[in-house]
Amino acid sequence: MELDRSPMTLARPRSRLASLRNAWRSLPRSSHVRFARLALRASRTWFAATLLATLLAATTPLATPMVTGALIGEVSAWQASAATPGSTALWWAAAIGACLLLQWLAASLLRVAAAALGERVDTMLQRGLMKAVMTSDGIEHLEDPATIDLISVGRETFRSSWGRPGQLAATLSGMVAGRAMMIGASLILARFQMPLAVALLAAALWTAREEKVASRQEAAHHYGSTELSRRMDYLHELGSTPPASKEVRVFGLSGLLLDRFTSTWRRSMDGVLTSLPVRPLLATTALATVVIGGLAWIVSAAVAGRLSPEAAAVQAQALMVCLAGMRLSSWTGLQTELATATLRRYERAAEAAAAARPAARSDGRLPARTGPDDLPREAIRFEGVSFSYPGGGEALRHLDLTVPAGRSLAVVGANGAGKTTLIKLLCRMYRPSDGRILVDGMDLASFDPAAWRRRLAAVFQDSMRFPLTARANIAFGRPHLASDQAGIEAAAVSAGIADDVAGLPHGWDTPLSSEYAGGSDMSGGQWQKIALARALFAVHHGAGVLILDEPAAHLDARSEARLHDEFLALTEGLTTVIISHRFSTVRRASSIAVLDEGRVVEQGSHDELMALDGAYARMFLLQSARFADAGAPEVRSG
Ligand SMILES: Nc1ncnc2c1ncn2[C@@H]1O[C@H](COP(=O)(O)OP(=O)(O)OP(=O)(O)O)[C@@H](O)[C@H]1O
Repeated sequence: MELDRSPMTLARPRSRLASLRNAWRSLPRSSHVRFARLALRASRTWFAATLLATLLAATTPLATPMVTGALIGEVSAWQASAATPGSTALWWAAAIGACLLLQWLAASLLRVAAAALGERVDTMLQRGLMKAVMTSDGIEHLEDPATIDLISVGRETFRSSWGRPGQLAATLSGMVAGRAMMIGASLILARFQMPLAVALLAAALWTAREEKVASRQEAAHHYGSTELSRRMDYLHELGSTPPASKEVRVFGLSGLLLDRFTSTWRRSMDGVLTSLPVRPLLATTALATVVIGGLAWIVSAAVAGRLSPEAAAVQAQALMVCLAGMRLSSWTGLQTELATATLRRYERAAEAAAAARPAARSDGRLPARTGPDDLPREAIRFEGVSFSYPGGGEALRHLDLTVPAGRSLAVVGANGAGKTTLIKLLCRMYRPSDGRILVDGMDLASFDPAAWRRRLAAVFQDSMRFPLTARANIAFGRPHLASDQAGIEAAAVSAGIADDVAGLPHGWDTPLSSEYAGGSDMSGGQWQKIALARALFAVHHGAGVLILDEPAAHLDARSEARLHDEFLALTEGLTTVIISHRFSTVRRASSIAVLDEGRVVEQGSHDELMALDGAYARMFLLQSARFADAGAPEVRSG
């Protein structure tokens, strides 16, 4: 008979399987089940090893009462018959030894396997959080205090030695093994004494439950005070780190900081040990009563001859195993609750971090039509762009601005006029709340952010000071081309930092941080040149849009003059947006836009704006008068 191998018949069972799998996946999950799924994803091998070790840890202690009972039964039989003990006695004694050895092996295997599994889970989660934070579309949500809070809690989770989600591997397996021991021991007891077994199991489960409730409350207190402990950490850091300690000393803030630290500590301690744990105490008393009562009954029954020594030994040991199981599961209670709570917080943090990830990566227009490598070819246009920060007022208001391709545009304006905001929108860190930014007529919002950012090179006001080598700090402009030493050096020469790097103790390999062995920190101006070199390295490798936000803010007079002189050469052919309060640099740009309260109020070349005699001319003349007073001839109109 021909087998029907049509795709339909093969697909049907598969789709049924898939729908079953989907139904299973859509079931609501307790955090323990969610953890088990995470652990399975992190490492199948260690998950299986932990499962096996848990099974062994739960069952091996249950064998001991049975074997001990059998040995005592044998011994009693020899005593009764006055016979010489045979080899069976040795076998039972060896079996007891084997049980103990197995228990020890199971506990060791469980410890190793759970630790390895936990490490893998924590690594996977940390990577997940980092990825969610770094690959989200913009940074808007990262400036939202609630999200910042969640993410920092998510990150701190992995620093604490208590309550890391990965510790659930050890604590849950301990709990499962402990509960299984309690139930198994009660079942053994039930063979001899049903009422005692029921009372023991009920008291043990009640105690375990009360301990769980108490642990949960303790974990809740811990997290209730997390905000306070972070504040304490911050205050402690303020008092002990070099940047802050300068101002702390100069302004005499130490008393204030100490007072705040103490009052925060007191608040964090509120509620600790204020309530007596009555219910756990009652439950433990009930359990102790059952165990002591049970043992007393076993002993008296054995003495009265109503119970054989063998049965007495099995029952007494079963009671002990039940207690050991109880101790094992309650010992892990607080850690389990803490780790479960951190896992929940982690999940919320990861969700918040990923919140800005676009639903669809891109509509494909940027790569499909032109390739990201040559945009813009015409212009970047801000059309009626408005933007407000979360919880803030309008930073940009119906702003219209054109940045011609291959030319430079300087943006000037008073503090808070919206200059940096404009750049952040251009880098797609945020999306306009109204209006559009068009690149050669295409909406920037429709571009793949990563592809667009590959076109950009930027020096931000608060540029990053990576505590890595000088080479890495510049190569980060195009990290995948870090082996291009010639390009790195050319960028350093253009940015005027090459000589400083050559003078470092280990040249290009010197870590730019005095906190590392052989490292050396740099001055504010040197760091700014490093940031410029990083951007120029990106330009060297194809970035066509150069963004400079106050690139001369920390430069000395000579370095600033050099930047002015070389500005045209540096930006030649690039679409450049430069923000500066230094008009000597600004005037060299092809076009200048004056921003006031989030709008462009003037735009034109330096000469056009001077002729207009408006806001730009007033600012320029004010600054040149100051420089003229100081005898600096280069900043003069015309
Ligand atoms: N992250 C933020 N959250 C809330 N408001 C912000 C944020 N950043 C800037 N603002 C506000 O947006 C407005 C524009 O700020 P922006 O940094 O763009 O000004 P700027 O022109 O670059 O100023 P400066 O010359 O001082 O650098 C200001 O009123 C500022 O207070």
